[in-house]
Amino acid sequence: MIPGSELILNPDGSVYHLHLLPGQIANDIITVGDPERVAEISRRFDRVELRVAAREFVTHTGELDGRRLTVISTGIGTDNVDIVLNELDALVNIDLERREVKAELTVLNLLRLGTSGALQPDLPLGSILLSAGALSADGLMPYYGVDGVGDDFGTALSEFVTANGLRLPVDPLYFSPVLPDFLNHPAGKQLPRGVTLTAAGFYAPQGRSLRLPTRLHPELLDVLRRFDYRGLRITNIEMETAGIYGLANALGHRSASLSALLANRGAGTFSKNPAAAVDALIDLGLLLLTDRDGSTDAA
Ligand SMILES: O=P(O)(O)O[C@H]1O[C@H](CO)[C@@H](O)[C@H]1O
Ligand SMILES: O=c1cc[nH]c(=O)[nH]1
Repeated sequence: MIPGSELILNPDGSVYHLHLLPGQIANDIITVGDPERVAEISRRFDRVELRVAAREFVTHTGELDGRRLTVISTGIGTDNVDIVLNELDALVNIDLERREVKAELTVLNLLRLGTSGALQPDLPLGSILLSAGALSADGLMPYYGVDGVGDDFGTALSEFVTANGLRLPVDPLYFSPVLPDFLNHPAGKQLPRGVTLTAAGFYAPQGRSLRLPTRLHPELLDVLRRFDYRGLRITNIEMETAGIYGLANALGHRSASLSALLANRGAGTFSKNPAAAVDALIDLGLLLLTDRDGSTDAA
């Protein structure tokens, strides 16, 4: 039995932070950072059956083209992802009344639709990228005592950075997701793929400096840009994907992260029309989730 201090329920029986009850989420779940993006997505649903808002966690559940979907905001950062993934999992895989893990576990399909900064100059502003893997520079996953999948990538990166006379601020863990089947849709297969670096913050942790200097070496982003391990490059930086991939893997869920690239860190540019880029990202995400007949089996 999971004690009351670990599995915390509100007086109405809902999970502590998300304020959701079992049955209120679909098995296909879109996660976004920005709470306002939730309504931007659900207004495209044919109907919305549930709207719940608690802190940065806004959840809408509804239906599009006969498919039940949930969209939920994580807010910014993997500290919030920790809460969202654990409480979503509890909603389907823990009997909240008996406080026991269910004998039969449910696998969720998690699709992050986020924004990100490109590291590679050949990735145009406004384009969309699928994270084939995520490098954690944020600090969440070491608390879980689960290994990164394909840690070779992290080791090879550390060696490359050291060979270039620099150090990484944290030991990188690498997570490669089990992708939901709907990524086999032709629109998913043709997406550029790369490794996403998940940072602990937006400014210094991503090498940005306004009034305060960053302690990331000025050449580090360039070294990361040049790293290539078995054809995989580090393509972009954001703040949630490694937490989602790491926890989804550990909990047995499937996950994919799509990013609209709003900044180009090499060129020092930012999208002139971020709203259009996010719109295109939402269009693609909803196509993948609903046009399952367009998917094929070959991964
Ligand atoms: O667009 P979202 O999903 O919020 O994602 C990105 O944008 C935020 C920073 O502006 C971070 O959360 C980052 O990961
Ligand atoms: O550069 C960027 C752009 C969006 N989100 C980030 O975290 N970084």
